[in-house]
Amino acid sequence: MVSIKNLHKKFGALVVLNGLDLEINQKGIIAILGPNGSGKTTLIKSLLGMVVPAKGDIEIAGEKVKDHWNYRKDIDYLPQIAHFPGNLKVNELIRMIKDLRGKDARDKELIEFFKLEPFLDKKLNNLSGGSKQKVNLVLCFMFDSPLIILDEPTSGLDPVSLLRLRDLIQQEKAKGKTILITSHIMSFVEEVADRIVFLLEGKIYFNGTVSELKTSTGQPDFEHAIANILTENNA
Ligand SMILES: Nc1ncnc2c1ncn2[C@@H]1O[C@H](COP(=O)(O)OP(=O)(O)OP(=O)(O)O)[C@@H](O)[C@H]1O
Repeated sequence: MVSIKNLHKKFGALVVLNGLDLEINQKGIIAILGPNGSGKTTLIKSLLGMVVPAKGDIEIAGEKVKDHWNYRKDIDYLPQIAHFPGNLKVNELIRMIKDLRGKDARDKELIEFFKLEPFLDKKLNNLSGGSKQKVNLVLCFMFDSPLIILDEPTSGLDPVSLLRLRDLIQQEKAKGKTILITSHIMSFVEEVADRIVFLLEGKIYFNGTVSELKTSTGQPDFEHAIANILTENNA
C-alpha cells in the first residue's frame, strides 16, 4: 500500500529524513512514533506531496507520488494543526469541503458521533480547541477513503471524546482500511496500534508490534519501552 525508498529531506542544514525506508503492506493501524522533531510530520507530508523530498521514491497503492496528485483522492488526512478560516461557521466549512472534494460524505453521522450539533451554527474562531479538533476529525473521516493519515488526532480531546475517537478508529480498521497515526499519548497508541514504526535520526529505528518492542527493549510495559529507546539513544 505504501512504499518508501531511501527518502531524504533537509530543511537548510537540518537533516530530518536520512535515507528512510518503509514498506506498509498490511491493513490495520500503524503508529508512527519518535521524539519531538524526529520527522513524523515531515514523513506524513511527504506521503501527501506537501513536502518535496530531496531524494527517494514514494509509491502509494502502486502509484508514484512525485509529480502526481490523483492518488490523494483516496487518502483522508487529519493535519496536526488545522488552519480553519475563523469567520466561517462549522456547517459552512463542512459544506465547502464537501463541494471541493465532490465525493459522498457521511458528515451527519460523524457530527452526531462527536456531539457537534450545538456548534454547527458557530464561527470556527469561537470554538474551543477540543471542539475545533472534533470538526477536524469530521472533515477527515467523512469521505471513507481506504488510507487514513492522522497527525496527532488525540490533541485537545477530553477523555470521553478520546474513547469515541478510539472506537471510530477501530471501526475504520474493521472495514479493512490502513490507518497511519502519530500520537504522544502512549496509552492510546498501545491500545490501538497493530504496528509501531519508530523514527530516530532520520531513519526507522524500530518496526514491529508492541510486544516485540517490549521484548527487544527488555521492558515490561510500552511506555518504559519507548522511554528506554529515547534514553539509550540520548534522544
Ligand atoms: N518547513 C520547515 N522549515 C524549516 N524547518 C522545518 C520545517 N518543517 C519542519 N521543520 C523542522 O524539521 C524537524 C522535524 O519536524 P517534524 O514536524 O517533522 O517533527 P515531528 O516528529 O512531527 O515533531 P513533533 O513530535 O514535535 O510534532 C523539526 O526540527 C522542525 O523544526
